[in-house]
Amino acid sequence: MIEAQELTKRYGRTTAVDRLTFTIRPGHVTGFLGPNGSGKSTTLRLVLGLNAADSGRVTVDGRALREHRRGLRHVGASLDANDAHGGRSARDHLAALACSNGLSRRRVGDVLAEVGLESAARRRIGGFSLGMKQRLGIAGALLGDPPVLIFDEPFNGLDAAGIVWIRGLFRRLAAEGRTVFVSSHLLSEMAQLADRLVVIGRGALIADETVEEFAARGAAPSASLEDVFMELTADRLDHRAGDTK
Ligand SMILES: Nc1ncnc2c1ncn2[C@@H]1O[C@H](COP(=O)(O)OP(=O)(O)OP(=O)(O)O)[C@@H](O)[C@H]1O
Repeated sequence: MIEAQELTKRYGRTTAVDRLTFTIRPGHVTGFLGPNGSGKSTTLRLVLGLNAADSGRVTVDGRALREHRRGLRHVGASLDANDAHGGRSARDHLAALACSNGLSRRRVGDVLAEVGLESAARRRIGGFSLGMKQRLGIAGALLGDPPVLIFDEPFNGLDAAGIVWIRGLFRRLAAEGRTVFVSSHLLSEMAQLADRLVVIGRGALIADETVEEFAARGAAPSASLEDVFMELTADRLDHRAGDTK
């Protein structure tokens, strides 16, 4: 379970995350939606302890992440498909990750098979397509077999078969009782994948509810998830995207 309470992060005069309170439950896939620049990536970095909050608190299973000793055994994440060293092979990258986190190297073969990269295991990551890098990022997140999983825009670069695969994988991970928190701007994907949604605009909470509850907010009975999203975020479309990251 991930719980954020009044979480706030500022960059200069920009409030990237604004008193954000939400709960991400185990056994569900929770989609994290918001317009460009609304603070999704910043929030995920706060959850993972990669950035410090200015105020508020976020806990994973009751503790701040830095207080967890089990590291990748407790929380696995893939935030940026391009952050693996391009000169390494997929196998070496995962072996290094396993080694630096005190995990068995035997897991490397398991997760490569899980994400369908066995045949590319010895190839340099620099030559991978974006979809292959996404699969590698997911493999890294699964390495410690953790109960909590966090993915930032994992659908980017995946082809149709990859999207079907990832949907099945995330659903299975949730069915195993894990907490699965997935940011995306692909609303149609979320409609098919997620049980619950956390929606933000300009860093502030708009919704934390089931997909059905969110869909029912539409002004017209036949409103699609996209229609509801546009209605609710219309006055929170962010024009901060040009700010320096
Ligand atoms: N390191 C940083 N320094 C300064 N401003 C930042 C930094 N990181 C993020 N921001 C700003 O904080 C706001 C939220 O950015 P963030 O990347 O979290 O949004 P996002 O919802 O993930 O966006 P997108 O969907 O476009 O990836 C933006 O205005 C962004 O410019």
